[in-house]
Order: sequence, then C-alpha cells, then structure tokens
Amino acid sequence: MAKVVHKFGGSSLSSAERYQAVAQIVLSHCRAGDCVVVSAAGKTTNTLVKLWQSYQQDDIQGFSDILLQLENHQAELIKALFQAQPQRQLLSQLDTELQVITLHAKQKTLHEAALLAHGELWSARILGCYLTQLGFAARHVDARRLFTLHQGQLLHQQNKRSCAEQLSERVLYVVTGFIASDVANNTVTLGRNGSDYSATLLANYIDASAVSIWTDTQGVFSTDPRKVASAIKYPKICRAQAHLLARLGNPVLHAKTLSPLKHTNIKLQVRSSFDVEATPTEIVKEGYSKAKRFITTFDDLDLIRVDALAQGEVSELSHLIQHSIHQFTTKGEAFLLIPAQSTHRVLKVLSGRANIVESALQGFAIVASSADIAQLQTLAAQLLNEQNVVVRFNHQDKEYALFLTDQAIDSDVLAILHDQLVSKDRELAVVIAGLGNVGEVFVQQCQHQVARLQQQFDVKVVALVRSKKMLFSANGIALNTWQQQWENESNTYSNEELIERIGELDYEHKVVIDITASEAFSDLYPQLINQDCHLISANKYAGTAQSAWYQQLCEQLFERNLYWRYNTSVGAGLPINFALADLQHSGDRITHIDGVFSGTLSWLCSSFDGSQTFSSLVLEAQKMGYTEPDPREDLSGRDMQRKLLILARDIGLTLDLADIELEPLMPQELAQGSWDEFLTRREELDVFYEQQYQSALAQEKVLRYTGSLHVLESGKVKAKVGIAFVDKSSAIANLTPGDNIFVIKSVWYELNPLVLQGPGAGKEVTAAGIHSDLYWLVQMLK
Ligand SMILES: Nc1ncnc2c1ncn2[C@@H]1O[C@H](COP(=O)(O)OP(=O)(O)O)[C@@H](O)[C@H]1O
Ligand SMILES: N[C@@H](CC(=O)OP(=O)(O)O)C(=O)O
Repeated sequence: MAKVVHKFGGSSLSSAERYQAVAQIVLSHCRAGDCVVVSAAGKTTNTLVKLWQSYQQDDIQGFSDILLQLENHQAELIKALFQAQPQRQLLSQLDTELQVITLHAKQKTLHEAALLAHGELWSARILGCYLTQLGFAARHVDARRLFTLHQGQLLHQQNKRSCAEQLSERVLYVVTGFIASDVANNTVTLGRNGSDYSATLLANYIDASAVSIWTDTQGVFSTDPRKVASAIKYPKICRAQAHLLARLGNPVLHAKTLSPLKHTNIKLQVRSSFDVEATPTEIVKEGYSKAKRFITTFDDLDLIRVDALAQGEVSELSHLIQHSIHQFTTKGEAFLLIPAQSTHRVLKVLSGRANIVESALQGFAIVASSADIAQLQTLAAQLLNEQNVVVRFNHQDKEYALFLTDQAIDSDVLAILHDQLVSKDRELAVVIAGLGNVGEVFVQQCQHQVARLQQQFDVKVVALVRSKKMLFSANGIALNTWQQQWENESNTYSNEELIERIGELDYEHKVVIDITASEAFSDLYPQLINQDCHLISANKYAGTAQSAWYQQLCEQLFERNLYWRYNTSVGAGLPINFALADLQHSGDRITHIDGVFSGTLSWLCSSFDGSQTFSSLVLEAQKMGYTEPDPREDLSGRDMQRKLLILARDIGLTLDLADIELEPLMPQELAQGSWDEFLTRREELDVFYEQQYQSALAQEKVLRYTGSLHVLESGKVKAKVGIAFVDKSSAIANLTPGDNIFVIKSVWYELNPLVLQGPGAGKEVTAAGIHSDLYWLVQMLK
C-alpha cells in the first residue's frame, strides 16, 4: 500500500498539548509504514542558533543561560507527556546530551550543525516515545543515517538504499527533519525551514504517494493570515508559484521542497494541525491550477550587487547562512537579497566581488500571473505613495514585483495592499442544479445578474445539472448560448462524478444552487460541503430534514466557514428569512409567526365565495398550474408544515415536522387512493369545505388555512398548520388571492405586528429570490 509522509513543523509542536494533538492526528491519519517528519519544537532552532552565537562570542554566562532555557523547555515537555519510567529515562538522556554540549563548549569543539540538530533529535524522540506510550508501534529515526551528502550534493541512490533498509518494518517511523550527514559522518543541515525538504526527499526515496505538511495555518494563503485577517486560502496552487514564494523567503514552504517531487506524481498538501477538518491547499503540477495572487513580506534584508556569480554559488551561500537567498538580474547586473544578520558572512565569501546597494530593507513582493504583474506593480506604487511608504528599490520580474522599503509593511498597509491588489481578483464558481420552471428562468436572469456581480467578484457559472445529464465547463459556460452548448456538450453523469468534478474546481469559492425538486439531491449536501461548497436551496428538503441530520449539516457548514442560504424555500422571493434574521440581529425575540404560506391555499380560500364548489375551484387552480401535480399535496397542508418548520428553525427552535400539528384542508379519507378515485369522491371535499365555511360565517369570521407558531413565556412552543376562522378585518382575511402573508410578533413588535405580504409563488419572483441569495452570498464573501 502506498505510503504517506506527514511533516509537522515547529509551530505544530510548540507545547505538550500540541504534541498530544499531533499524536491524535497520527493515530487517525497514519498507518504502519508511513513516516512522520518532525521539526524542532516551537522556536527551539532559534534558541539553538543563539546558543551557537554565544559560544562563538565566548559569552559563557549567556551560553549557560540559553542552555538552561533549552533544558527547561524540554524537561517541561517530557514531564507533561510521560509516565514515571519513560519520563526518568528521557530526562536522563537529555541530561547526558546537555552535559556533552557543555563539555564540547568548554573544549572548544562544538560543531554548529551538530548543535542545531538537537532540536529535531529531541522532538522525534519525544513524539516517537509518546506514540509508543499510547500503544502505537512507532520508532524514532535520526535522518543522518538516511540522508548523506557529498560536497553539498545528496547521494540519492545511496540514500534510497538506506531508506529501504532502515524503514522496512511495519511500524510508524518518526524521522528528524532538517538534518543529514556528509560522507565523513559529520552533521549537516538542509537550511532553516528545511524539514519540508526532508519530507519531500523522504517521500521520493520511499516512493510515497503523498506528503502532508501540517502547520499552524489552514494552507497557503494569499498573504500571511496572521497579519491580514481577510487573507484568502487557496484550495490549489501550482508548484511554480509555491516555489517562487519559497524563493522569496516565504516560510510556508522551504525553497527546495518541490525539487524531489519533480517528475513524480507525489501529491503535496499544506494543512492545519490546529484544524484537522479544514480543507488543505494542494500544491499541484503545472496546468492543474490557475496563477493566483500573493503578497509576501520581507524583514531586515540587505540588497547586494555581485559581479560574476559562479554557478551554484548562491545555493552554497544559502547553505552557509542557513537561509534562502533571493537572486535576480536587472539590466545585466546580478543582485542578492540577504538577511541582514548574514550579510558580513556573504560579503566575506564573495570577497571584493560584491557591494551593498541598500541595507536594512523591509518590503514585500507581489506574485501573480505574468499578464497581471505590470498593472499590479503600477497600482502598488500608487498605493504606497498614498500611504507615504518610501520605496528604496523595486524590481519587476516575469511573475513578481519587488518593493523594498525603509519602513516595515505593517498589517494595516498590508491589508490595504491586499484588498486592492489581491481581493479584487476574488472568484466564485456557480453550479446550478435543476433546470425546471424556476431553474430555466434563473439561468435566463443570470445573463444580466452575473454580469452585475462580476463588477465585484469573478462569478462564473461552471455547471448546469439536470437529473440525467450535466454540462460542466470549469472555465465558465457562456450564458447567452448555454442551450446550444447543452445540446453539443452535455453528458450523462453519476453523483460520484458530479462530486468529483466539483472537487476538482480550482476556484476560491464554490456554490451549488439547488433548484431541483429532488430529495435525493439534498442527500448530497454533506458531500458538497466536504468539497467546500456554499449552498443555496430553493426547495425545502434539507431545511426540514430530521433534526439530527439537519444539525450535523449546520455544524459541518459552520466548521468549514461555509454559508447556506434558502430565502426562497419559504414565501418565494418575499424577504421573510431576512426579516427574521434582522430582527434577531437587532436583539429582538420573536414570539409569534402566523400567516398563510401557501400560494395555492391562499388562492383557494380567498377565492371561494360559495358561487362554485370548492373542488371545481381546486381543479381550476390545477389547470392554471397553481397546484402541485396532485393538488392533495397542497390540501394536505404538508407544504405549509415544512415552511413553518424552516421558520421555526430560523428563530433558533429545535423542532421536527412531527412537532407541528397538522390538520389537512380535506377529509382524511380522501388523502388515500389515486387521483381518479379522488375525483369520483370530490363531493365529500365540497361538503367538508362548505361545512367549515358556514361555521366560520356563523361566527362572523372567514375561513383561512394558516400556520401559527407561538413561543410561550415558559419557552414551550405551540405550532400548528390547519383551518382557522379569522376576523374579517384582519390582514389574513383580506389577503389578495394567491398572496402569502407573514404576521410576526416580537418584543419590539408586540401589539402591532410586523406584516410581510405579497406573491409567495411564481417562477420569476422565485428565480429573483435565488438571485438575491447569490447576491448576498457574494457580499458575505467579499
Ligand atoms: N501566504 C501564507 N500562507 C500561509 N502562511 C503564511 C503565509 N505567509 C506567511 N505565512 C506564515 O507561515 C507560517 C508557517 O510557517 P512556519 O512557521 O515555518 O511553520 P512550521 O513551523 O509549521 O514549519 C504561518 O504561521 C504564517 O504566519
Ligand atoms: N527547525 C528548523 C527546521 C524547520 O523546518 O523548522 P519548521 O518546520 O518549524 O519551519 C528551523 O527552525 O529552521
């Protein structure tokens, strides 16, 4: 079975709780034979670098303080994670290692890479032993026994053999990231951030199928999500852009991470160890993802100009200073961007061939498609000018633009740049399922409406789905000629194919608009949510499903930050859901919802005046297309019962259909049997209705079919759908035939209720209501 390599960075191992969380991820995501690559816990490598610096500076006090700091951190982790016996053993091993470090320091025989290696050695040992303590067959491995370099080059064949020999058992291997050895068995490191590279190298050596880089963000974002809250998480980015970001020093992936994956089909993803359910970012091969926009920032760099750079020299320098160095050429001259604290080392190596052009630079780079970069550079220059940020140097390349500045690009400025340069490019793929009466009108209205939305968001209709066939075009369907495209390109499909195609869509956001009359389609919602789709429903199936299923759906949406709109499921285009949401947002508490929520029943009750029988009115309504194909569906009241349930859930009540009392607008006996049988017994309906009608008249009231929901002081709920005799002067009595009405009482609207009234059916208003959902979805995503 294909193996998977999981890499946990320092950010995922910053405390004992984080080790426990990582162990849980391992237990649920790894099988024997997989490998876990770990970095040093938290900022341990930074502390080890400081330790090395104090050693070099002969700062004895500083050295012992930092060593104590490291000891305390490790001991704390060990004490929090282990029971008595392994705890004692691990503490004593740690103690021995620290004594050896102290001895080497005294004897002046410390070795930089060997010292830095401790971070990874400690974390692999702790995680490996902790997994063993949990009963998982795990073994920690020192990668210096697996990865050998000669003159800076990895010995791939030999390393592959070492991996095959040493990682062959059915256990989980916890391998140190960042470190390797040379042919003389000296420790070497792969450069700061290098554990990502260790993970992909190992994946290549063991023929793994995938690498998961687990970190503290949900994936790769348009900019650092810690600095800009509105940073966009990309579901897919291409390898070339990931590589460019890394070369520009972005920490989310190491610069060499992608090289072992060249010419392989090994999948790479970046995902969150803090939010395991969140969808990751896939780093895909060229051609599988569009170019995205990014802003990556720089801190404290020096810009140096170099004469006659030799081949491979930059990577040697980068190795020397343990940091990626960005290199570019402009007007025939070669420039390097060096972390300021390493400039003197670099200048020393390049003796006489390099000079500092600008020092102590901050700044950022915009990464985008080559077609956009010139325009983005101009825009960025204007924005910086408006923000009074002085640019000391800039450079435009094919796929990025560099701005090097005096002052740090703080979060506020970064947010402005992001908003103007990146967010403008935001995109939404729209899948429309169900092309019946309403669906067709919706698509027709899309021509105008999508064009309007495109002024704010890149909205594209990518799929039209009927029950048997679908038209799927990831780059967008031309809305003015969709029928023709349907004729030529639509195909039969299975639900699995539909979900897979939706999963493959490389868009920042996706929405599935369900205008079907199919309950089976709503069963797909959980899978659609798993593919990160927002939902718009025009029918009532999911909204009235069993509480447990419904609650789970809502939780799933919440966890993934997805929206579900269903404005037209009650009252078609009438803004009833808005009204309820708005009242509640303003702090109101809704106590009553009464009304007529069925256009058919509204028309029947309001039109009946005794001049013709009720059943002939029903048949007339059927002929005009006002009713369901079998009008008993309307007369049963079930449709109104469902709508009342949706409204009840909208005001936060946990109800099921069975909690809403239902009294049909026909004798119970007529509900059974075929439509033809019903027709032969239609007089029974007439007698039933006439009796009710007369009783209402006798009480000087009028007969209406209503829904009512009352939340009592005690918190108890009374909900009913059925026949009601209402005052002749009331709004419900005076309803225009066919209209819906919602009478809402709340704390703010207690004596004089809030009334919403108007057509509650009809394909144009319903389609327009779905457009309203789409519009608001875009506003929420902006
Ligand atoms: N575009 C980006 N997308 C995601 N994270 C980013 C981005 N730019 C910068 N970062 C930063 O990268 C950090 C992850 O890198 P790093 O700290 O090296 O993680 P790890 O320790 O897991 O290797 C995040 O905490 C985030 O602040
Ligand atoms: N511990 C090393 C290697 C590494 O890759 O770390 P991280 O995965 O936390 O970026 C460093 O800090 O550079």
